[in-house]
Amino acid sequence: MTREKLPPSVKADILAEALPYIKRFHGRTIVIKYGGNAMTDEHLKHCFARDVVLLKLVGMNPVVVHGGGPQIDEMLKRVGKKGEFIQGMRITDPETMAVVEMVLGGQVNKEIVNLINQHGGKAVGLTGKDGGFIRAQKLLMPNKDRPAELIDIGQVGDITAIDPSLIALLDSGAFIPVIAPIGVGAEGETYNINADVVAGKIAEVLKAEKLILLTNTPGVLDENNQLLTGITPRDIDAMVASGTLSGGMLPKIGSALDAARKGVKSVHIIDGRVEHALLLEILTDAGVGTLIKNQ
Ligand SMILES: Nc1ncnc2c1ncn2[C@@H]1O[C@H](COP(=O)(O)OP(=O)(O)O)[C@@H](O)[C@H]1O
Ligand SMILES: CC(=O)N[C@@H](CCC(=O)OP(=O)(O)O)C(=O)O
Repeated sequence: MTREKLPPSVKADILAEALPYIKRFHGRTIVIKYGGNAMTDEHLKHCFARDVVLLKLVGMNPVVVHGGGPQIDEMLKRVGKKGEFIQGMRITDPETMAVVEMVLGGQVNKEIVNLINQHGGKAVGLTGKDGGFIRAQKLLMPNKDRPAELIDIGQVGDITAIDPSLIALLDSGAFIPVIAPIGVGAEGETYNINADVVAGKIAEVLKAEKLILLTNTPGVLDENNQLLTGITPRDIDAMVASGTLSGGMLPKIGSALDAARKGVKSVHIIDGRVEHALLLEILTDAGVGTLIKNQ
């Protein structure tokens, strides 16, 4: 049944269902990771922007952290380069870093800011270089097969500190921070950081009520491609060992679990291809996607 055909009493019920959630989350911080894979459809992008504006207008503090992996790949292709990943992390040589900064800090960030503002919000775009608020150092990744061996994958950053004061300042006003996952090192060098990792850390330092990771799957899927509505650290270990969890889902699940363990009250991986997935998750009784449990 389309929304237009719903009887008025049903529409009123749906609106009334939102009230306890609006009360519960009033003044609370909700960190939303908008994955590059979830931002492919024009209509869905507008739905996302409207949802974020609605959350702000009913008194919550949404903070958007975005990715842009597929958009970076597209630009790399145009300059004759191919994106390469190790365990979900992009190998980032200096030329790739320049493309990453241009696509994330420029194109993708400004598009999201513009969309939110078109729908009546006051979005402000930032990278971790602004106010030096995301500090990082070079990430050395343990080799999956020989953990004692560390792999150098170029200018990929490991977060050393996040200063929450800039975001808190924006949040305390009418502004909606929109953050590109780029960090700055002690010598002013630029780092490419996985957006799920940035979102998880920001949720932790802001003591967020919720962390919602919007992606292009219904949530975490088991070996038969069935949606898992909840997942524990033990399930995660088993799924990583069996290879059921792989690629971009590895940093995602790792940072989701970290955030849940470090005090973020609820952490969800949900399907960004579903219209108004954010509103369904935050303002209704309907459970969508996968809830990451901390034990
Ligand atoms: N067990 C799993 N359940 C769901 N997705 C998985 C799983 N293992 C690997 N993936 C992959 O992880 C991808 C999501 O991560 P990623 O491509 O980094 O998306 P995003 O751009 O949203 O961060 C999915 O599209 C899927 O291909
Ligand atoms: C180090 C690393 O892998 N950085 C990511 C940053 C963007 C990102 O995380 O985008 P998604 O959320 O769309 O995957 C990259 O270069 O693709």
